[in-house]
Amino acid sequence: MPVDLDHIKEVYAEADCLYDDAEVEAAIDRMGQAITADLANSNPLVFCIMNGGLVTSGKLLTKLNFPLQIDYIHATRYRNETRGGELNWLVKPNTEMEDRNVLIIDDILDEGHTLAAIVEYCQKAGAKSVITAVLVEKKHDRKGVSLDADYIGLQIEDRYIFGYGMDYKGYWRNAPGIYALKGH
Ligand SMILES: O=P(O)(O)OC[C@H]1O[C@H](OP(=O)(O)OP(=O)(O)O)[C@H](O)[C@@H]1O
Ligand SMILES: Nc1nc2[nH]cnc2c(=O)[nH]1
Repeated sequence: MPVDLDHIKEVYAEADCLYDDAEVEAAIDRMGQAITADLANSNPLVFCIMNGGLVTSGKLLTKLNFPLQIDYIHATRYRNETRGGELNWLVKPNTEMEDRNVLIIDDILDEGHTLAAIVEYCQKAGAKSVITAVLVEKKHDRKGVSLDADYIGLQIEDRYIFGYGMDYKGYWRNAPGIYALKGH
């Protein structure tokens, strides 16, 4: 179905800004400091979870000023929709993780299925430790699994959000703040 760009623009114009650019940057700074304090001597292998984790990973990685390696995983459960389904693995990890300290970076922990499946995959692949960092955690009682991220930038109310890597119908991952859809 063709995308109605007027609708896409209207969604952004009408959305509520929950956290502006400066607030998100400050949260990423705090995450960077905490991760540096804990992992600076652990030679971590860092996985960006595409697509949503792209912006958080890019910004956070420049704050991690110590030796580490980077790879990515591409898994999607929402497929540009506002409701999640089955987890679809598009690209599995390529770097050997046996005996490595693995750091997973994603944009959002919502129902938790995505992160839980990725953590389990890394554990089965022999990672020595699997540590998780998410920019936002959404608060609600619909968690599919009980999983807390080790590092959380911001808490978000139970609304569909976009910006900083998170999409609305594939758009606005580039929005410079965290926005909630009007009425959702
Ligand atoms: O906690 P959950 O309910 O499992 O949802 C969280 C996941 O949903 C989003 O990915 P999505 O499937 O939308 O793919 P995308 O990263 O390409 O947007 C987000 O990037 C997380 O990976
Ligand atoms: N863009 C976006 N992706 C999600 N994946 C899980 N929850 C959300 C959300 O609120 N917004």
